[in-house]
Amino acid sequence: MKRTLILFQKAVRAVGCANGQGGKHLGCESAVSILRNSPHLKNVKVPIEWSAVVEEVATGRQWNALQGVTQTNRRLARETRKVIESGEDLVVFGGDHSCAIGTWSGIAAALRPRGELGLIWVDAHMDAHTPESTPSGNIHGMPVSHLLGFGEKNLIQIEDQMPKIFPHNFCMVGIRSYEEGEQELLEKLGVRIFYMHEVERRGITDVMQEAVYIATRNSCGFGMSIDIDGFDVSFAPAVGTPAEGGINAEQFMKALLTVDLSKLVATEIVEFLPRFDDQNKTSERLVASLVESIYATKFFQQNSAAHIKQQVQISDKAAEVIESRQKQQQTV
Ligand SMILES: NC(=[NH2+])NCCC[C@H](N)C(=O)O
Repeated sequence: MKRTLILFQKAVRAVGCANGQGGKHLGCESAVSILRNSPHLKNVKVPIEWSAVVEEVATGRQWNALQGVTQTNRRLARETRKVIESGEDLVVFGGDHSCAIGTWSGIAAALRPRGELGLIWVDAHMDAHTPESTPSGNIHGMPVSHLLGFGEKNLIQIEDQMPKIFPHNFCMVGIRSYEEGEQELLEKLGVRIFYMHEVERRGITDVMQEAVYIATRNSCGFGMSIDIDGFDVSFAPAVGTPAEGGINAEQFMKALLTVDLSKLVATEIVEFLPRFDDQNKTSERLVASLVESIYATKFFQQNSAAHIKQQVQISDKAAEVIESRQKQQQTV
């Protein structure tokens, strides 16, 4: 009972980004308002406090979206930076995946004085095209390259001039749909990619444990950018670019129970396209379950660690008493 009460004391800050111009289909821009009113999200066992919603600046589609995407991401970065600088837990709800540029630029800038940022990218796609290699011109297929420092100048210099992510702190999980140009860039940089066939072979638990190791071994904190199309379409039908044979979402959430989330600074959940959801609201429910399982796990781990510490302190005191008694006996 006590434990559950403690779980409820801590809130996660939510920042929304109502963007959709970077996507293949319009519609992700309405995810934030759906989620803000979602009974499923309201019912999660970890309190969520919305701190800001960034509205998108729309200047056109495909490459014409660039100016708007840049402004939207600048605004978003300011918001995510503030939350991380105040030391709070952050969840960002997109939007199409181009919002990752703003989310992680703000977070990387906030952490910079303490160290590097690690990132686990859960997705069906690599999203690592540059303006030169993109087949579609859709900016949601380009955030990774920009976070690594390659691409459009204005998109790689948000908040500061540094690359936001270094390849040694970065890995991708669930990948099964990509084009040559992006794969070439990532492989040249030595990014660890857990393709879907590796997830199937080893199991998601094993893979997530290695992923967290990569994202934490040289960083002061890590994040997860979760594109819900990384999961199998049976768990997330409401996406604009589905790819068959994805991660089992239930197994993913179970896997989280076995990894150390103490260095998790933020989670981003993107590409939810509400008008494609089914009658059961399967995708909306998934978003809520993800937030709940990630932060219930993190807070539970934190509380257990604090509890163990307390017990150790108590037994330290007990040890002192024993020691002083022994001394008394020696002097007698
Ligand atoms: N965030 C996403 N859903 N990205 C899908 C990208 C699909 C394709 N690789 C493209 O660049 O157009």
